[in-house]
Amino acid sequence: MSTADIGVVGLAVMGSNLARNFARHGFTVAVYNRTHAKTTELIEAHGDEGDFVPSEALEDFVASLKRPRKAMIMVQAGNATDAVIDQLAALMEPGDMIIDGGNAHFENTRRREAALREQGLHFVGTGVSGGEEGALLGPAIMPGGSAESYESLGPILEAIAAKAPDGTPCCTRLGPDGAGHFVKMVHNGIEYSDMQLIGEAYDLLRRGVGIEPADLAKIFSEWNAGELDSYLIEVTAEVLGHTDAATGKPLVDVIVDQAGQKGTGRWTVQNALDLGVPVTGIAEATFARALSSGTRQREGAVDLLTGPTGKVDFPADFVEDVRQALYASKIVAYAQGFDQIAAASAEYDWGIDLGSCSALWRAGCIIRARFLDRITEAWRSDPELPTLLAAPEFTKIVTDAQDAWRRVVSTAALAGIPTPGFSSALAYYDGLRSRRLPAALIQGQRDFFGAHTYKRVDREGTFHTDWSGDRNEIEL
Ligand SMILES: NC(=O)C1=CN([C@@H]2O[C@H](COP(=O)(O)OP(=O)(O)OC[C@H]3O[C@@H](n4cnc5c(N)ncnc54)[C@H](OP(=O)(O)O)[C@@H]3O)[C@@H](O)[C@H]2O)C=CC1
Ligand SMILES: O=C(CO)[C@H](O)[C@H](O)COP(=O)(O)O
Repeated sequence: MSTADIGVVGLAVMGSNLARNFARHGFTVAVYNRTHAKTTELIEAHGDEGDFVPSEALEDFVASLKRPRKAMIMVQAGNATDAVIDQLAALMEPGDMIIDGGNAHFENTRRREAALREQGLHFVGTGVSGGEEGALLGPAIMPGGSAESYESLGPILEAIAAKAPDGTPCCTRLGPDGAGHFVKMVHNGIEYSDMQLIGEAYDLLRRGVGIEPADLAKIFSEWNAGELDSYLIEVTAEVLGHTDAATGKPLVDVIVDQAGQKGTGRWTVQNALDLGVPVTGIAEATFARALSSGTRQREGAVDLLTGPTGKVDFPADFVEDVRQALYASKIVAYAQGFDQIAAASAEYDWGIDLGSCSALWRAGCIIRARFLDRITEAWRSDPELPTLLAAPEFTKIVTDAQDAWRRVVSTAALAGIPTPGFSSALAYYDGLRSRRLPAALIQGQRDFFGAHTYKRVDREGTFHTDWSGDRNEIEL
């Protein structure tokens, strides 16, 4: 009998916890995993949490779903996702929907949505953030797909989503086809940037000032009680305060310093290059992970490239300087991420509302932070802001922070401690506020070697100087 309100395919950490979350909210949940043992484990361990309908065969799983059928897949991105979609689509009927909650590339989501639409099926590409715990207790959910699919799917997703401080579910339909996965991708890009900035703050205070991890844990906890209040600062305090049981050392000292990445940060930067949006914080964070893992280059250079090793006279109250630099740089990272979402929304005609986007990041997701309330207000009071930094409140924060920010970046350079995140954020700020940029010279160079032409500041038109001839200017 078809009794299930929704089904979950893929019962690893994310899928099993999402299935439990649906069940705990009173939905009857069909569950299926390629390796059946995982389905059995879920039911044995948590079957009493709600109404589950386990199936060993995908045909039975599909048959157990109420029409229109809703099957959420939580499997590895890429080929595995395509394989599961093909299997499900072959068993479904027009009007049914497949929801991909994995970290898919938005271009794949666009392709899959178009193909399934031809078959009369709805395909909803959905970002899900919050990790293992969020999936169980309330993730932030970023669905794309048709408005029609959201009519019946939306209430189910909103029921299991995290709730913002004002009670609003952290789940909003963001736009058609790839809009949801795009927003999740940029969310992860901001996550990379935020983590890099926190890492730089740690490095300056540990290697530079010499504060031990246990004391740094207290500093990050104090920061978490103020305007920097966020999940990633909270997690940082937890990690820094943790002692390795085997050695008695701070855990951070026994973890290999090579950062991994599964690809969403790289996707964000690749797309930003295509759209021509400067997401310098995300790019620097992604490259910093790559540098950390570039063992051949690091090993080959570490004893050859000399310079300061972190010890200089640090300014008085440097901890507060670092806090302010972190806050200002973090605001720049979010501003750049929103620019990228706005550019993609225009490019793909998605109509993404930046206020809704920031509102749904307020709880459940990895980049949740207290200041997202103010970002949401900023976009809602003026959706046409040219940049988040132009919102009066954020203009004030970054301009007020700049003395501390400049002390941090210059001190870091003198101390030989790399701060690509802080430095690039400050350079972006200075770039935006410069009335004249050296781009004028670049245009002159381009015209010199490639007759690429330039515009003039004093009159309309397109111009070329005859560099190889009489050097007279020609209007084209
Ligand atoms: N882990 C996290 O914190 C987060 C993960 N995500 C995304 O959610 C998705 C699920 O993540 P996670 O729970 O970590 O699981 P994994 O990414 O580790 O994927 C494992 C699941 O995929 C299934 N699978 C793999 N290949 C196939 C295939 N060819 N056919 C059918 N099933 C297949 C596995 O089945 P089997 O047991 O048979 O091998 C298993 O259920 C991923 O896209 C991930 O990027 C999103 C947010 C956070
Ligand atoms: O999606 C997530 C959170 O929102 C994951 O935590 C993300 O996949 C982690 O990315 P990476 O492994 O590249 O650091």
